[in-house]
Amino acid sequence: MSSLMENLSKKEVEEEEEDEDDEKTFEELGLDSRLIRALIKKDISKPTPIQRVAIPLILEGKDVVAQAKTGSGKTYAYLLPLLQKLFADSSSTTIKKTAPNAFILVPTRELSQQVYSELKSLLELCRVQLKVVQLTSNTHASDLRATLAGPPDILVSTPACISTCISKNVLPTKSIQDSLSILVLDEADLLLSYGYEDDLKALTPHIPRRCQCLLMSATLSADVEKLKKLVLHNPVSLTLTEVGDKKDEIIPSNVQQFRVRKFYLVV
Ligand SMILES: Nc1ncnc2c1ncn2[C@@H]1O[C@H](COP(=O)(O)OP(=O)(O)OP(=O)(O)O)[C@@H](O)[C@H]1O
Repeated sequence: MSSLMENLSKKEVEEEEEDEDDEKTFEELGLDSRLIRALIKKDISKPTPIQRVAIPLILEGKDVVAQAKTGSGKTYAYLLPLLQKLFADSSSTTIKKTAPNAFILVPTRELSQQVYSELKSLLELCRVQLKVVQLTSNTHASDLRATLAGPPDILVSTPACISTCISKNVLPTKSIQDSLSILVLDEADLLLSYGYEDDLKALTPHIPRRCQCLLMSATLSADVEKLKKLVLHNPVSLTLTEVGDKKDEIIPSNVQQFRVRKFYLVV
């Protein structure tokens, strides 16, 4: 055995270790068995590279910035651990909450609908009752109070709808401070260019310090950096870049790189 190891160069050993990491299953990432069964029903059996890295970090409670191209599976990378945390909270907490525990902020009504449908479908497959509400610019101002009564566990919304709720005191800031435990900014690269900066600034002073913040983006831009500074606390930043991409050349020399199959992961 030792001679075999001696014959392998350090690089080969590292690649073998990395290949083992590539084979990690959802179970090995620490995912709840109800979520794993739900994924199987959706024909999903193996995590994508961004999911392999982001899910354990989010379950650990870290603030995470994840940048990976469109279609790489970023939605499940945050939805699965978010649901797992809320499953645990809903079975352990006895304190009556006064506002949603999680906000998922997205730039468009279409994305809001997609995320909402995905959440409803996962919850149905898991047979867990968490209340999910979607707010869009179509939600009439007079309906906001009724929609948020309860209150829901998860709110999917554009930043504009949240800031309207704050200004109309439908979402009292004290309630946000008491209840909010996870905040997600999805498609973060579009949030500022779609004109939501003031809406986000209306929310950020009320995000409690203990709230875990996750930022998902297809690209890294000056806007994403700005949002990162505005909302996150000392986050872990993950960047998935395909080997051979020109982007490899701009990876700063002071960041650690891990090869994940045909991707570089920069932490
Ligand atoms: N582990 C997986 N195995 C197979 N398919 C997956 C897996 N995770 C997600 N998918 C599917 O891959 C597709 C793209 O995923 P998703 O929409 O999350 O990508 P994304 O990175 O969020 O893209 P965007 O930047 O557009 O938001 C979806 O249809 C999703 O159901």
